[in-house]
Amino acid sequence: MTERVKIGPPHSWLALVIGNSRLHWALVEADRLHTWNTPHLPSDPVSLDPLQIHLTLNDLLNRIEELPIERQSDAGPFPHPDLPSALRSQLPLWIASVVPSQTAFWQAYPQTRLLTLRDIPLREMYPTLGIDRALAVWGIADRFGLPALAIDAGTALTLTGVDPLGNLVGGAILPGLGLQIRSLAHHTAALPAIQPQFIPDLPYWGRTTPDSITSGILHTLIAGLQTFITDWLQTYPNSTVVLTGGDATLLFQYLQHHWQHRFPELLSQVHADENLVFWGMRAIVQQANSSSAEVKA
Ligand SMILES: Nc1ncnc2c1ncn2[C@@H]1O[C@H](COP(=O)(O)OP(=O)(O)OP(=O)(O)O)[C@@H](O)[C@H]1O
Ligand SMILES: CC(C)(CO)[C@@H](O)C(=O)NCCC(=O)O
Ligand SMILES: [K+]
Repeated sequence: MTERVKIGPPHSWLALVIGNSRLHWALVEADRLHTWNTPHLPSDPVSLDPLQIHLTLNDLLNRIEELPIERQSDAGPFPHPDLPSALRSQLPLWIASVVPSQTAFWQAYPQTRLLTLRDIPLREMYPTLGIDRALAVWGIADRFGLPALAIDAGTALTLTGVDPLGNLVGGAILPGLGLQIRSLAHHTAALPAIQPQFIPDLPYWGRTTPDSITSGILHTLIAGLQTFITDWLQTYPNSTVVLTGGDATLLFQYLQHHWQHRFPELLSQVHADENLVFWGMRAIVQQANSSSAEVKA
């Protein structure tokens, strides 16, 4: 077997965000991110106690090579074939997980570090706050400063707000776009699981079943986001607001279309960035690396 070329300068590392639908990966090299997604690991082997099954690094790598990889459109020429070589080159793997059953497996890799709420320098967090929410809002803090409102349109749609002093103000959790669609399809006889798509001037009053579902879910989401963002900006007028997560691009398209004439000022304060959680992780990992370098010096 030929040895693959090692990738990345010495300060590269891997980020793994374990969400409720899938795994989000990034190879972090200074200011560059290469991102991709993979499905969750199958549940049975993962639920075994890793101490009992003593997973070696090679087992881990073989498993990764078997996983189907779904590339993000902007992922560049990498990184699917390079993930195993990245791990073989002993890159640190930093994990943030909101799915405990998917976490243990990766901790068998000796270079794994698991981020917890204690690593996030926000104040007034409550103990069950999702680490993905804390990291997303910290990603805004790092890139744009505070105050900040993160809107993560993933499996769940979350809003998470932090004040100018770094105190968590609070937020909201609701079923995400895909979950809303699937719950209608699963719990009714007649409703199909629609593919959400951008429909310019989406009518309120649908005249087909798919149009009615699209209207109901999207118009309600858009109106809800307007209410939440407006309320946030009344208290924190200078806040940056950033949409992230699997449905961020589609939702942002709808917000732009619906708000560009009606609420241009509101719209001007809202951004979209698929990598918010990774930016938050990068800020924390850089901080951790520089303080461990200080300790060594
Ligand atoms: N290729 C894809 N596979 C799965 N979901 C996708 C895909 N492309 C877009 N989505 C959308 O992304 C949403 C899931 O978002 P994301 O992938 O951020 O979830 P997650 O990682 O499980 O998030 P969470 O942090 O909420 O657990 C779904 O509602 C779906 O509509
Ligand atoms: C809300 C989700 C599922 C979003 O991924 C995650 O952040 C989570 O499990 N949060 C825990 C509950 C909370 O944040 O209050
Ligand atoms: K649950």
